[in-house]
Amino acid sequence: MILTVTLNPSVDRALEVDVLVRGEVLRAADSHIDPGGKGVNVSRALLANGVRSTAVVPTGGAEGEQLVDLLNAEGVDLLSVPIAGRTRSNITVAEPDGTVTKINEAGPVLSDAEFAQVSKAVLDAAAQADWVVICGSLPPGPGIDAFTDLCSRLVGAGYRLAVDSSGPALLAGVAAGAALVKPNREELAEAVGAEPATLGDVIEACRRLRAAGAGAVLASLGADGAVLVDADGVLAGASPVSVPRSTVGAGDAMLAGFLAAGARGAEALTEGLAWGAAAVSLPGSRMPTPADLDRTQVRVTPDPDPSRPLHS
Ligand SMILES: Nc1ncnc2c1ncn2[C@@H]1O[C@H](COP(=O)(O)OP(=O)(O)O)[C@@H](O)[C@H]1O
Ligand SMILES: O=P(O)(O)OC[C@H]1O[C@](O)(COP(=O)(O)O)[C@@H](O)[C@@H]1O
Repeated sequence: MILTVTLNPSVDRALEVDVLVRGEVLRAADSHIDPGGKGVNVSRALLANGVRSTAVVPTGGAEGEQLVDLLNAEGVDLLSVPIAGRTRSNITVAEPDGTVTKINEAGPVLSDAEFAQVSKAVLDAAAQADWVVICGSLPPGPGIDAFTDLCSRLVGAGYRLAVDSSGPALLAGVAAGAALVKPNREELAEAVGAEPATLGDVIEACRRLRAAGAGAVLASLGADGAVLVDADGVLAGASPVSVPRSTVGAGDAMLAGFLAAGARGAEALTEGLAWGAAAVSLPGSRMPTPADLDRTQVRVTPDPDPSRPLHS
């Protein structure tokens, strides 16, 4: 079982428009409502592919009830911790050329007592989990010290921890010794203070995160694919998508595929890239099912050319 933790989940509303024009009344050609938040998406993707998972989510207010209803309707196994605040709604505007504009709310404040309840739910359930996967932004309220403490307790208890977050939360996961971190290109750049221009820059940045404590670094690079740096060495790969529809949740699907396939080596990276590419071809933050996956398009190579420039 893979335990996902989304400290700041959401109800995601995606609107498809021909062109996004500021200051105009736009008519949406299509719209979708999906349960949202990065760990929630990892659980949805795992479920859609027959991998057991439980999602821990703090929920509150009408949107919190809606989120629980949406997740129950999909059949996601939930550990919902009630909070006083209102679960956020995040908006995505998708254009036909694949351009995605997102507006994410800050989310409800999580009090110290509520964060302690979420932490307890995570630590209690972790004993049954192959991985504990903490994903997404931190809500207002718990400081970075509380988050660091949760990561350290999980690692200290011997659980395999994966962290997919940004800024201080990503660095906290690294410093706590997470077995895996999954930054995207921007998160990696922020973590090392340098914008990568080539595959070699990405590999170097991943090595720095490993030196700072992370066991493995899976850097997702949008259309440029992904790089895996772990104790076994370096792998890079990509999977072309002819008609990108929505990149929302692509990183979450990628991480889910990688974990589902054992989180190690070319096979896991191939699976992650296949799930990520499939998510990009689907509307909103819809997660791929086995029928959506095409592993034949994925190319993974060991020791890639470090001078290769990044495009996306
Ligand atoms: N335009 C694209 N074309 C092909 N694959 C993509 C594209 N955008 C994303 N992906 C796939 O989804 C994965 C995650 O995307 P990325 O944007 O890096 O992550 P995040 O969603 O976390 O920001 C990538 O590693 C890649 O496999
Ligand atoms: O916690 P954050 O960083 O605000 O992100 C939350 C958003 O991320 C998502 O999980 C999508 O993730 P990505 O598009 O970054 O892969 C949405 O479902 C959600 O609205």
